[in-house]
Amino acid sequence: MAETIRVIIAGPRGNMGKEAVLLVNRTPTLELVAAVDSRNEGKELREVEGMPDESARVYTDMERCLQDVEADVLIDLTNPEAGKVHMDLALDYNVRPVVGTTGFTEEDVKRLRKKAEDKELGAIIAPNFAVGAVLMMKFSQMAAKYFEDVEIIEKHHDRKLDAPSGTAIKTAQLISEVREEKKQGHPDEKEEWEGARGAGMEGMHIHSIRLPGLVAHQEVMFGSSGQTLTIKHDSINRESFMPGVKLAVETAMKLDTLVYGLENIME
Ligand SMILES: NC(=O)C1=CN([C@@H]2O[C@H](COP(=O)(O)OP(=O)(O)OC[C@H]3O[C@@H](n4cnc5c(N)ncnc54)[C@H](O)[C@@H]3O)[C@@H](O)[C@H]2O)C=CC1
Ligand SMILES: O=C(O)C1=N[C@H](C(=O)O)C[C@H](O)C1
Repeated sequence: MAETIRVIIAGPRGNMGKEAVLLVNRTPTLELVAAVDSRNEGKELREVEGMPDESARVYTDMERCLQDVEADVLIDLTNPEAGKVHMDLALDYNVRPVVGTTGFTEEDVKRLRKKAEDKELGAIIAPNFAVGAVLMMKFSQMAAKYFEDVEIIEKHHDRKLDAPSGTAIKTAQLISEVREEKKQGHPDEKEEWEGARGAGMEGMHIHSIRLPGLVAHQEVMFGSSGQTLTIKHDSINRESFMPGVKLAVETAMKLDTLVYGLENIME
């Protein structure tokens, strides 16, 4: 039988954290040893409203949690500020971080990869854990070899803090690996209203839509003479991310470096 992986979850009451708690709760090879929340210090998780029957203790201070608890993996699903601090602390305490929290810059990833490698610890930052979203990004990278004009349209619920989404940034990064920089649109194009053409990366455009009712959706739209190609993915609930979270937790145990993007660990 596979050995049990001891897990801490940061952000257990959030949209994603709640699903991650349920994932660990129903997976016999994973054990929840603590949760780090912005409140509920000292409670057992099961005493917190909406949480399943888990006796893991809740901490409001990540460092104290890491000092008190023997853990293998930290799953972080909080916000960019907290996520960065938590990831650093996890590596300090030899706990492997699996981070779904978005808002990490390329510099953050570089610095944290060096730290993980110095400590010979596995670490994963995955802007999107949904297998379909990873395929959408990979298919977009394939299409970008043949279409140099591309617009990325990402749509999320209106509680989202960061824009563009981590997925949109990762998509643009993957496309930029195969696409020459190109200014798109008319050479004399002018934004009459600031922001009308979205954010930019190497001439690509990224548009961020925020509306109640949405979960997480992205379209990558390519165009060339006489044709367009749209590659689209929709997450209609947060359960869609959980197989990817499980894969990342299991894989982090076997790595000794930081991997950025689930596509790098999917077979
Ligand atoms: N990689 C992926 O597949 C996905 C990533 N995300 C990302 O995950 C993050 C969380 O998303 P949601 O669950 O929708 O957000 P949310 O706002 O529903 O949940 C965040 C939770 O973190 C908690 N929190 C904030 N600061 C904290 C701290 N210092 N210590 C402990 N807990 C803290 C909040 O109390 C809240 O319960 C975001 O960065 C989002 O972009 C979201 C969905 C999928
Ligand atoms: O905040 C969200 O909800 C999501 N965030 C991630 C992102 O920024 O790409 C992943 C997914 O799109 C949901």
